[in-house]
Amino acid sequence: MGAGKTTVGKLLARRLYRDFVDIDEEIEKAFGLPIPVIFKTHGEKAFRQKEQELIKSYSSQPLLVISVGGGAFLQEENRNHCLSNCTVLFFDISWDSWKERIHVLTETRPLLKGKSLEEMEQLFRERQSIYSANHSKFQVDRYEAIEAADYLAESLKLSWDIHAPQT
Ligand SMILES: Nc1ncnc2c1ncn2[C@@H]1O[C@H](COP(=O)(O)OP(=O)(O)O)[C@@H](O)[C@H]1O
Ligand SMILES: O=C(O)C1=C[C@@H](OP(=O)(O)O)[C@@H](O)[C@H](O)C1
Ligand SMILES: [Mg+2]
Repeated sequence: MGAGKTTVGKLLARRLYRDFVDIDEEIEKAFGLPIPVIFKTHGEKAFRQKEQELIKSYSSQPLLVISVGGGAFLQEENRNHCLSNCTVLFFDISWDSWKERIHVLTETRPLLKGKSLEEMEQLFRERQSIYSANHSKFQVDRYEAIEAADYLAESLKLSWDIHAPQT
């Protein structure tokens, strides 16, 4: 949550000439409501159901860059869909860097609302093991968003060249 998936994902898609899909944005469109209101009026369960439905649908479509919310991988089914159909990049951010971003996240991330710093750190740390389900880890701390997109685009292109099927 707040590691930069939406911001960098959008820039990365442009560099790769692909369409970008933000699952949170699609959930908001489906409900016609912003995420904090969805959590409040429909509940997290309804949010997670829609999230799963949309991930299942988009992860099986080729040539997209998709950003999934930070809680999506808590559901095994989402992990499996993404890992078997997509290249999964984990945006790894340190607690120290993440702490600096909290003030821009609390209004729009209902799971942070009303939590103390200690509770946020606990949530941050207990989620780390879930994110080991990935194809590639990207340490975001050192990069501005534009640099991150440049770096990822180059890395992906390079790996495609290396792994390109022989014709
Ligand atoms: N590489 C970066 N360096 C500094 N700030 C960033 C970077 N990437 C994103 N941000 C900022 O961090 C906040 C969360 O970014 P966002 O893309 O919404 O993250 P996510 O989709 O992972 O929750 C936004 O305010 C965004 O402008
Ligand atoms: O981590 C989470 O449980 C969530 C992360 C958010 O997405 P970002 O990771 O894009 O902030 C959004 O899906 C929702 O607020 C729940
Ligand atoms: Mg996002």
